[in-house]
Amino acid sequence: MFDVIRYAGAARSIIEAGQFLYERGWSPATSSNYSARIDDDHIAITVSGRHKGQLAAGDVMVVDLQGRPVQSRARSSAETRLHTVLYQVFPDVGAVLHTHSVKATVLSRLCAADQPLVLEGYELQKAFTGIDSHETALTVPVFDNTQNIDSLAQRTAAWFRDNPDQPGYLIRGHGLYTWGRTMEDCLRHVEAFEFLFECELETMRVRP
Ligand SMILES: CSC[C@@H](O)[C@@H](O)C(=O)COP(=O)(O)O
Ligand SMILES: [Zn+2]
Repeated sequence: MFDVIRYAGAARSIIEAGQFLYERGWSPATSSNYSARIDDDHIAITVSGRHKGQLAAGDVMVVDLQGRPVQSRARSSAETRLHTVLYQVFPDVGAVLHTHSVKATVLSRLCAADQPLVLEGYELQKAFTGIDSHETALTVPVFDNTQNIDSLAQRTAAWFRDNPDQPGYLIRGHGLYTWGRTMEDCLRHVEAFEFLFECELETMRVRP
């Protein structure tokens, strides 16, 4: 079982994240899903199909790290396994956010097949936990979109087991996944990615 007080804190962080991300335009309509760790075996995660700018307590539920609902009859996010594999691969991860911004969506469609997006030379890269220089290259893999979430979850888990220092990934034509030790870290990572995606798109526009 899980601690109810810890669940309440996790749910509150998810609801507040939804308000911020919706207001920034990075989680339109019912897109996106968010989670926060409760303990070694449980996470709080958004219920599938809910409007992320208007989340309330009933829109967040608990699943175990196999993605099975715990004390809930609701259906968790269709992309639950994309969250749970990250908590399994990274025991120190406390929050995972998936967003659907215009910039992440467009940039992911412009990336060549089988080529990661490499972010290098930007001072703002230091907003990511553990990065202390603009000279450190960030490699953001771009996975092809699919409705087979289990297979995508396995592919992302394998990639990040081999590349544990990279802070996120794109799904082509779909959106961004990123994570952090805390929800605050994770929100900062979303914001940093959005800035860097805009820089990349602007660079392509002026220097095609
Ligand atoms: C509104 S379409 C987006 C969904 O297909 C999905 O990608 C998504 O991000 C939200 O799914 P959900 O099941 O609500 O977590
Ligand atoms: Zn999505």
